[in-house]
Amino acid sequence: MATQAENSSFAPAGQAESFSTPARNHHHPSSISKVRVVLRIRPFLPQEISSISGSPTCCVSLQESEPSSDEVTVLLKDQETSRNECYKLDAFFGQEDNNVSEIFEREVRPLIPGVFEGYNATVFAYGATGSGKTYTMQGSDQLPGLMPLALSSILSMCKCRGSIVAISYYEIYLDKCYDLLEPKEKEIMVWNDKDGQMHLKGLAQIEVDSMDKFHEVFSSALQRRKVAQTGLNDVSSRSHAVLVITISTPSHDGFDNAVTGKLNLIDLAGNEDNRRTCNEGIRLQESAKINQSLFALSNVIYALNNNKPRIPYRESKLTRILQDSLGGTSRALMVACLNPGEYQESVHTVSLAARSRHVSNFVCSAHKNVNSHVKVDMEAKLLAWLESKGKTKSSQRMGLCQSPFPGRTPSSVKSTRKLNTCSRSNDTKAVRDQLLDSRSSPCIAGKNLFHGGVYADKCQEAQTTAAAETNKERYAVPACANASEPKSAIPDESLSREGEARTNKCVDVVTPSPVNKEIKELQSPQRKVLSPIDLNTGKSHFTPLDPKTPKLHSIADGRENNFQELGTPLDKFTARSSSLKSSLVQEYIEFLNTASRDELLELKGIGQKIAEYIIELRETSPLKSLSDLEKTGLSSKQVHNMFGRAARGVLEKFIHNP
Ligand SMILES: Nc1ncnc2c1ncn2[C@@H]1O[C@H](COP(=O)(O)OP(=O)(O)OP(=O)(O)O)[C@@H](O)[C@H]1O
Repeated sequence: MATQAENSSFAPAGQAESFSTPARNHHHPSSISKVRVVLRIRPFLPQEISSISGSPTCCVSLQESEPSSDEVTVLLKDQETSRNECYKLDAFFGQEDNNVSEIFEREVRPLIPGVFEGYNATVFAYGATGSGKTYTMQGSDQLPGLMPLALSSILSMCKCRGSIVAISYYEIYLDKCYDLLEPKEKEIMVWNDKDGQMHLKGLAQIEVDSMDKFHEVFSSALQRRKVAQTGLNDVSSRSHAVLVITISTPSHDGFDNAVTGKLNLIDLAGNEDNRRTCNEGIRLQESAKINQSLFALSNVIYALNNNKPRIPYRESKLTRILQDSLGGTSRALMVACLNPGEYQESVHTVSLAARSRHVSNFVCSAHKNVNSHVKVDMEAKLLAWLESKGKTKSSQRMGLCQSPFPGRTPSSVKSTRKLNTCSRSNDTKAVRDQLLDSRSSPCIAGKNLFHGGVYADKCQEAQTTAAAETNKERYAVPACANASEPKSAIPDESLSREGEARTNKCVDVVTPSPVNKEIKELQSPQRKVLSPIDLNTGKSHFTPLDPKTPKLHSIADGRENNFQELGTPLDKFTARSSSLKSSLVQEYIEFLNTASRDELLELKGIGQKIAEYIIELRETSPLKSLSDLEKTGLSSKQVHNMFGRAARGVLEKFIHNP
């Protein structure tokens, strides 16, 4: 067994010390550094079929596109809520039995000749836990995955070219690199030389000349990879595993001047929604690192595909190591893997994949322009809501909102946008007028969230509707949850986007004095029981599924519609507090979407790095919910903590400046 530093037979003179291939001066036949992003849907597993009555429906489908188009449009549809989203990607591989070999033929095989010519290439399987990444890369005994298929193809090409092939196999666990072929106690150090080439000090390389040899070496290395049972996958990978196939092809004077190229085949660890796992302790740490490094990878691909002057390779160990194999003259392919039964998870994977490819997602539903951006979707929802509900009051509220967050007030941005929205139709002219009126009307401005009569009622009505729509998903107890535990959970904001959009406009009015009163109450000893937000953790204690949750009546019912009917003062307070939380969440998101870098930094809980992440993220896809922040690699808990800190800062301000 040779190591990278010692072995020169695979890395000829001039490249002997370099595991990587030096950048070439000449141009690759197609020297565009774009990363292709393709989608692979795994079939339903037998247990998934038997656990569902009737045959399960796949949440992803391919939309018809122009025959000449070099991209595909996929539709993700949630069967239960009929929410849907469309994304554009480079190719789609459906649930067919052996879509892996098709991916190999169409996407991976074409990369191989370039590696023989000295260009690097990288293929990675990306997706949520249990979506079939390992299956795609390794395959099964009957159906080989991309790793054995690639090696087999390379070995057969070696025969006529006289090339030598060596493999290395390492994992990146908790942002540290470990050799899987020749385990060492210490991590493998990464360094780059003066020419910018990456080196993995001491990483083993083993020459392979047959598939038998490969299986022998590889199968024992596989056993060493860190896996764990997570509640979502029995054998869940906790690290990114990288198989490097290095090809050295002799030149006319033999191996002294051999041409070396390498193919990285990467089985990424799965991104995880920690609300669905039993993760805690080390599992939670792993998960946070995994999510962070996946976001860093997505940032690198995004920057490459958009010809950004700075490629953020240094944001994670993985991207740092891959620096010589992503971008420049290298070619890369991302295979985004999906579990056909998981809508929310699929949206997360595909949106990040599409973001990497830099194709903004767009919403296609009957009443919207297919090419419109998500923002338009939000406006359309607001407009529809305005039209269907009492225009006057709710629109007055919209015009009055005041952001509790510092710096430029996002609400002012929002108000302008909403005015434009309203002015689109004659039907909504009245709304616009009232909006304008309301701005100069102090008595209307005096109505507030908690004592606002019809306004508060509207708000509650919208919230009740939204909660009813999303309850099912939001409060689903994870498979691993203890049945005896109370069914309170952190509300999944992403699942309540529509609810937030509707709710948002009627919870904006926050006038200082009555709110102060409520805030003081929030800080009372009962707070832990009552408040929908735990001010320390940002987590919600609000439990709408609880039969004791106050029932709210709509104004349309003609019944008295305020908090008087809600039962005990405790019930009333709980219901009112939930409005405050919605309001703060919405304002927070608006703020994150519109604030400058410096303004972001003013907010408690946001540092330089997170501010940069947020700015990069919102460039392609404005944040719609708190859970969108998880795309930056933050865990759900970190996001809620971050929001909690900002909210606490705002509340403290109210308290100290009544
Ligand atoms: N094409 C397929 N045909 C049959 N079974 C499949 C297929 N793809 C995936 N599976 C099965 O789905 C399950 C999950 O797949 P796999 O372990 O590859 O997911 P993963 O994305 O690597 O998960 P993790 O990130 O947790 O490691 C496994 O039992 C695997 O055998």
